[in-house]
Amino acid sequence: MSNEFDNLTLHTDAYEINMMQTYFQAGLQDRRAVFEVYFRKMPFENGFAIFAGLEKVINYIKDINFTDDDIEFLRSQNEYTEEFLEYLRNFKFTGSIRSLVEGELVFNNEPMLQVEGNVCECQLVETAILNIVNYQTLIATKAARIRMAAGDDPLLEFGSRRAQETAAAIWGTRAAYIGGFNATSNVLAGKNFNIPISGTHAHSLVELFQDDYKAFKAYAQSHRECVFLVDTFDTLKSGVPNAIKVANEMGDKIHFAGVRIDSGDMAYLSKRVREMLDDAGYPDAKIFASNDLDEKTITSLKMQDAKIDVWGIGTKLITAFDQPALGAVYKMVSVENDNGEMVDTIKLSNNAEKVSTPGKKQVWRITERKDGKSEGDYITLDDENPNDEDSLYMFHPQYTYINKTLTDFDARPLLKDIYKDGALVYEQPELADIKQYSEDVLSSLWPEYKRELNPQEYPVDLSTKCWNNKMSIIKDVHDKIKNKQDKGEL
Ligand SMILES: Nc1ncnc2c1ncn2[C@@H]1O[C@H](COP(=O)(O)OP(=O)(O)OP(=O)(O)O)[C@@H](O)[C@H]1O
Ligand SMILES: O=P(O)(O)OC[C@H]1O[C@H](OP(=O)(O)OP(=O)(O)O)[C@H](O)[C@@H]1O
Ligand SMILES: O=C(O)c1cccnc1
Repeated sequence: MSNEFDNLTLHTDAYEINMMQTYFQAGLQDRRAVFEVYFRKMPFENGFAIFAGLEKVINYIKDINFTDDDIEFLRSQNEYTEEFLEYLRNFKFTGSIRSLVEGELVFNNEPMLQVEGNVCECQLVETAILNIVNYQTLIATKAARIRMAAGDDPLLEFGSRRAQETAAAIWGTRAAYIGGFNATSNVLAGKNFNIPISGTHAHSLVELFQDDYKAFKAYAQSHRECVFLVDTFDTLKSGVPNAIKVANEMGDKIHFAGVRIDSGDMAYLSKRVREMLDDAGYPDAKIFASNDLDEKTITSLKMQDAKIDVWGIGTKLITAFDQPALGAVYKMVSVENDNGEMVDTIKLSNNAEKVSTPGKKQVWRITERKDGKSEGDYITLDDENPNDEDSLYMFHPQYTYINKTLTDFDARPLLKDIYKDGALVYEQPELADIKQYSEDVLSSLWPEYKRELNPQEYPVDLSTKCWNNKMSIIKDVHDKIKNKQDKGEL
């Protein structure tokens, strides 16, 4: 894709550039820092989320570059000094990024992406990274929920007309594919990402011919693969009989793949349509359904024994209708001090949920060797390796009396090197492999975490060292404030 907004360097909040200027003026622009991305609440109250967005993040980072136009625009704000603008002119991303791979399972309160570099570059990329990862992870997760409701039925992504603008349609489609969809109606997404494309026809075809028989016949004369939209003048009395009539007349000249129902009571209609197709000798013709569907309506329709084979899903998927934003945040966890040492940092809040976990970390997926199922995620400081331990003590970071000790386990590090010192060191897998990976990791999750309603909370624990580090930093901060208060400085 190429358009005037291709380069996303200025796709950042002004406050990031404002802070960069402050760091620059204070001579701190080369200070090292580590930031981590995580969300606090599971989207859709789901038991898991599916990470997506890395491909676009990689492209974005690669292209970071302030053009002459960009510099001119910033200059026109009368906010930035000439020295700082000159610094931006030569600016490149020189830092390191570690990230989950796309399709990976991710849970609340664990780092999904980590940026290490000088404070300026770390600060600049916050907005775009959150924008990309929040949206794509949300849609991949919504798609996975719909996939679970649909079982093995084909799922078609129909959302482009309702997506929040074009980039969301295209990248949302890719995320939906990772999360379990089989094809898309969006031709550009098909071309860009090699996603199978699929399409039936709209009511306008019937309106043009003013007659469903004539419309279906004309379509059949111009296409081999035929799915007729049968909720026309009357689904059971006109649409389906005319679809069958055309299929009979065309015989082997077409592949009568099925019919699509786009309104009415889909349970009742699909059962009657199934009988009509079977009676006419088309047991293999599929029934497609579309119209504001999502995981809830699919589950309900399945409970009603609806005879729907293929689901077309648009609005509620691509807009993440029931939760339109994922709240991943980007927090500094470590920074270089005046002595050139890295010190862990914390964001404190009166709201316990908002207190960050200090230190550069790694996330490990812990599986029991006997069944290969995930026992939980274990967050360590970067210099720890749970595989060096004979037994692993896992405890709930808030309710520490909830704990278990594992002896026969495997620990898999989830944050992979993507950029190292400005160089891309990660080769993105093919999209089909990402999709397959997502399906595989999901099958290693106990069903208790996968149910749509009130899933069990998946354990995301801190190592003892990481937990102690957090507690001692919280204590230090409190002690410092108390000291100042005692001295009357506050
Ligand atoms: N048997 C059913 N059980 C549960 N939900 C259903 C059933 N049949 C249809 N639905 C869903 O109910 C909602 C309303 O369907 P309806 O056909 O009345 O839609 P509509 O929006 O009024 O129609 P149109 O799109 O033609 O304006 C849709 O989301 C549809 O998918
Ligand atoms: O319902 P969604 O999940 O978003 O799926 C996409 C919808 O787009 C088309 O409808 P169209 O734009 O023609 O509108 P209409 O069906 O509401 O008339 C199609 O017939 C689906 O109903
Ligand atoms: O191909 C279809 O049937 C389709 C595509 C987009 C939106 N609604 C339906």
